[in-house]
Amino acid sequence: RSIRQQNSRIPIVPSTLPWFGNFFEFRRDPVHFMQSCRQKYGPVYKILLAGQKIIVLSHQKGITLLNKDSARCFTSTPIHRRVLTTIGGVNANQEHLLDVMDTKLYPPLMKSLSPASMVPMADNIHQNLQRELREIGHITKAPLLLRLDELISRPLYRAGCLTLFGPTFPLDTFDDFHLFDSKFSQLILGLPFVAQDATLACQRLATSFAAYLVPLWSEESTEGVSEIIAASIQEMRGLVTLQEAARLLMLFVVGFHSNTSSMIFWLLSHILQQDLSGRLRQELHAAQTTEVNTPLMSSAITEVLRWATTNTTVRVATKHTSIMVDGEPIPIRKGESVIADVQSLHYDPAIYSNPDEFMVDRFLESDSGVSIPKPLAFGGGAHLCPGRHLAQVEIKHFLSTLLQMYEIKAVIKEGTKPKLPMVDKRDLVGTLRTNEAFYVAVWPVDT
Ligand code: HEM
Repeated sequence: RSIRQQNSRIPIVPSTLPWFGNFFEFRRDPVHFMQSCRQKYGPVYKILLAGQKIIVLSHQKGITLLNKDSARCFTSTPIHRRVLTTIGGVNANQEHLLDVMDTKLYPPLMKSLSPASMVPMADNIHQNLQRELREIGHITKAPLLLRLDELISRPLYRAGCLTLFGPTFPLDTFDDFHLFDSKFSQLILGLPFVAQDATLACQRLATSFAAYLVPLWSEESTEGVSEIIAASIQEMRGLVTLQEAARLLMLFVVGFHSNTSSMIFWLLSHILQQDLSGRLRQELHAAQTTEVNTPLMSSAITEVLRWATTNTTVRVATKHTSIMVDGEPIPIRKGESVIADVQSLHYDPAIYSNPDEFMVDRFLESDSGVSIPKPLAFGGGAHLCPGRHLAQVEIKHFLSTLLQMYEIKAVIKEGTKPKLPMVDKRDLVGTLRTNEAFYVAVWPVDT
């Protein structure tokens, strides 16, 4: 039978609206929508989103095969092109820039962000985090009231950028970065009027990043700049203009900071809501180092990677192909898009009991030796996140440094229990987000 006939057997989620299709249900609450579709139609089905039929793949092995793509039948270029335009603000020379990213920047990044290179970097991050976190309260005895996102995002940005880009990096770019970062979903959906302030912030960021690059571009000095960034700049010189390099750098900072800070936000929210800081602090105290002997903290980090990951992997078939799902080839036609629905897997009760709950012990090694599948938070195959080790080092060091320096409690009305901030269900990008302010009281541990 022809691929067209076979392909037509994939169930299509019904919709009453021509062209828009399932767009509004999807946009209202993508997680719930995809979970209920998975229950009704199985691990592979099609949805119609604003004129485009998309295959949703919600099957662990199927997603691994899509990521692996051993026959090279899929591309993420159209998605990256969209990111370059809508988030990076790059409209010209896109094919060349994408080629530079794929062939010159990502492969060395993969190598240089290896677990071995994390040891010196972790030390550096730790010191920079300690300094930045010391700044937040000037260590007064009275508890300081802060929004949790403010407690995390600025110190993390400054410490991370200092570690990677060195002391000449314009740290005062944080506010623009934060604005730009908070409007990702609107930018990626191409809603420029809603996100005009973010577009302007993005332009200012590009100007600041270009100014930072000027001396490095002419090789005046790379002192204090991490090897990874110095090597990336060397790769780009001669291949792209300084302005283009500044835009690519900006996108790299998005990849580097955005998901990591949101993951820390949710991790701390759960810790505060469930009053877990005492247990984690005890473990840290006994271990005396963050790197080893902190299984509870590692389990908590893996659990937040399960709980807060949203779907980011989208591929387009470059030729007719198929993916095996439960022993059956699922035919995919050239030009069709496939979304890897890892989020529904992360919330599948058959894989993770009580999936809505954040269970800090979930990934602790059990006596029975039965291991639970690790979350698929970092993608896989050729596009496996090169920053996955660094992200986990940053999360661990942020949490341990904060807990060692400060007591922290959720600010709540007397007689009530801390509530988890409400997830903004419409936010699609990378990690769950919220619009709710979550206030915390922070004071130094010794007082
Ligand atoms: C918890 C934090 C993070 C999460 C959840 C995350 C998740 C992901 C995922 C799922 C992908 C694959 C997207 C796809 O399949 O198309 C990816 C790609 C990428 N990530 Fe991360 N990431 C994180 C942190 C980082 C950090 C710290 C860096 C930089 C040091 C980074 C840099 C990148 C880059 C450059 C890519 C593109 C790779 C490619 O397309 O070949 N990420 N990330």
